[in-house]
Amino acid sequence: MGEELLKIDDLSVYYISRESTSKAVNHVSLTINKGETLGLVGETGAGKTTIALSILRLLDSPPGKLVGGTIEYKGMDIYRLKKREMRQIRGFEISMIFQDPMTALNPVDTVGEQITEVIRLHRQCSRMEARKLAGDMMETVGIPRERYDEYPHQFSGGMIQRIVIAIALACSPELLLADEPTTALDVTIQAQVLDMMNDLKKKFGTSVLMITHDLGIIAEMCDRVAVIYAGEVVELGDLEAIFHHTAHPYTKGLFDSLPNAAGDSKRLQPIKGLMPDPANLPEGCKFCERCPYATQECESALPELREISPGHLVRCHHHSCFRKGEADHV
Ligand SMILES: Nc1ncnc2c1ncn2[C@@H]1O[C@H](COP(=O)(O)OP(=O)(O)OP(=O)(O)O)[C@@H](O)[C@H]1O
Ligand code: NI
Repeated sequence: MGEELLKIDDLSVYYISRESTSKAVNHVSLTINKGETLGLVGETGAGKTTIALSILRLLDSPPGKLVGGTIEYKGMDIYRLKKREMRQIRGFEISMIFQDPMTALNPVDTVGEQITEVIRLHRQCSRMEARKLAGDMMETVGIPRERYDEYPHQFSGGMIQRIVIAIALACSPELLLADEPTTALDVTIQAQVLDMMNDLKKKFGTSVLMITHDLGIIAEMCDRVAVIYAGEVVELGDLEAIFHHTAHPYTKGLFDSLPNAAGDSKRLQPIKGLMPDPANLPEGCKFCERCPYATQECESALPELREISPGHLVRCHHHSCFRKGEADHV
């Protein structure tokens, strides 16, 4: 186990309006170690982005509200920091990449100038040096430095996302929150961007929180994975545990809904039903209604998140039921 960089403990976040209370994140505990990539996987509305925004204190508030738990970065309680200290952390220690790269850049400034500005904010160096570094960085991500004076709209989405990722990593943050960074890109570009992220991550030793609904991306990028369902962690473990010793029916459902390597699409079984409305969560197991293994107990009692082998945690009354047939999705 490496050194702990971020520690989320018992985090609960609600979106509160006059009409309803949406329980977006419920009692989530997670840690990210130095140099580690933790994946957050789950379907739309599971609470992944809310967790990332909470880390940066960027929740839309109101209606968003942290109603319980703590987030510690390097042992400091993020929610007890002064505004000024928080700005320092946001700019220099933790950065975030959003799904739509275009929103990260200013449309009326050249791409080169924007990279230069960021470099100058983070390093003591002259304008000339910063310009040169910006050109170097563009080349690192496969964009000729001759394009320094072009504007964002002159680049493709894939190029822009590469630039945004390069900027984010070149500030050498300790922690990068990557929220579906390649979803907006087509498949081949996606692979290029992920490769680049892996290279840069290794080079700078950056820890990453990788948010995605794509288990393929998880397999390629992550050391450990947290599977999120209706705002709860339902399974947590390293890649080996999650992929080869799958213990939660929802995780299994995610695998079954993927085309397998052999392209045998007959096995494709999307999980039936919908995630419960976070404004109206069931009392017991949140996955109960969609779960083929559910019993009376699941309806009435919320299972605890239990460690079933070192570092492998699962929230299910019946986790042992289908582990006999494990790894059949590989
Ligand atoms: N600003 C907001 N106001 C009210 N409800 C919100 C707000 N932002 C998110 N929610 C609700 O909180 C829940 C969790 O949303 P969140 O965006 O964190 O999920 P997600 O896992 O990131 O989903 P996606 O994969 O679609 O990005 C959802 O029910 C969503 O509708
Ligand atoms: Ni999201």
